[in-house]
Amino acid sequence: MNFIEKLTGAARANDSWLCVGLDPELGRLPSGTSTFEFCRAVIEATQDLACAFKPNAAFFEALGSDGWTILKTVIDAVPKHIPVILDAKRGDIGNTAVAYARSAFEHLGADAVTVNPYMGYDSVKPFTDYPDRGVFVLCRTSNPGSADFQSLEFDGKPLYQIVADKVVNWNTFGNLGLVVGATKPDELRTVRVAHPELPLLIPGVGAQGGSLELAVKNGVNATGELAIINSSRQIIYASYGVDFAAAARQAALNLRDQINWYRRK
Ligand SMILES: O=C(O)c1cc(=O)[nH]c(=O)n1[C@@H]1O[C@H](COP(=O)(O)O)[C@@H](O)[C@H]1O
Repeated sequence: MNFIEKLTGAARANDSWLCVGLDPELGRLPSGTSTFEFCRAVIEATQDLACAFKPNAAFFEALGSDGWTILKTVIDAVPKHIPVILDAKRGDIGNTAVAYARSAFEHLGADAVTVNPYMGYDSVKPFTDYPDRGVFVLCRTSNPGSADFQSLEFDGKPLYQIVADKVVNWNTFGNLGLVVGATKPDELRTVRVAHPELPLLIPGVGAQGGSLELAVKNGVNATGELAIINSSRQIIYASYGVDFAAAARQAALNLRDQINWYRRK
């Protein structure tokens, strides 16, 4: 089973296009709860409500020498039928990219990874060479500074659209997707219209203020699918108390149902 089949299978089984982001910040965890316990509890509480989990490597690397081991145990705690998108935003010269891909897919066992296209095709290809894994290329990111480069125009076309077009050319195994922030709903619509077949990873709702309604309506394909709506802090920090897992479940349930409401409207 390849990544798209696994993603679609989980989304249909859970009737959900919600991706639960795992961004554990030490200072925000309930006292006495370890990073692994925190993530495992969130995974257990939301696994029937998510189409994917997205651990962001930064928060595990920041733990120091144990961080990578903890990241692997968190990935292992995700039920096997739900895909894990490792958010690592990789991008480097060929042999380094080969090592990054091996780390993400063979060591950590992630089903997909986020990559930065700035260094071009040879920096992305080592990831796409794993035909059963997914690769999400940054296209139009959610942060305020994304306009610095991504909206610069070349022959009348903004860079983010050129990236999206390139990704189609690079998509030999059909395992590529794009990252487009929910804070950029117009660009999201443009990308979806131009590329109806690609999965889109859409972060930026909740803490970053992107409109959920526009993220869903502008992000879904013709069948109301392939828009992976990520939310991290809104779910995992719904409560700072001992009830954090139950609160995360409630937040995920609300989001999942709202996403479905807009998908079907
Ligand atoms: O690649 C990403 O996932 C990503 C791309 C982007 O444009 N914006 C963005 O916020 N992200 C990630 O998505 C998550 C968003 O977290 P929340 O804002 O807490 O929902 C973080 O892990 C970000 O690193």
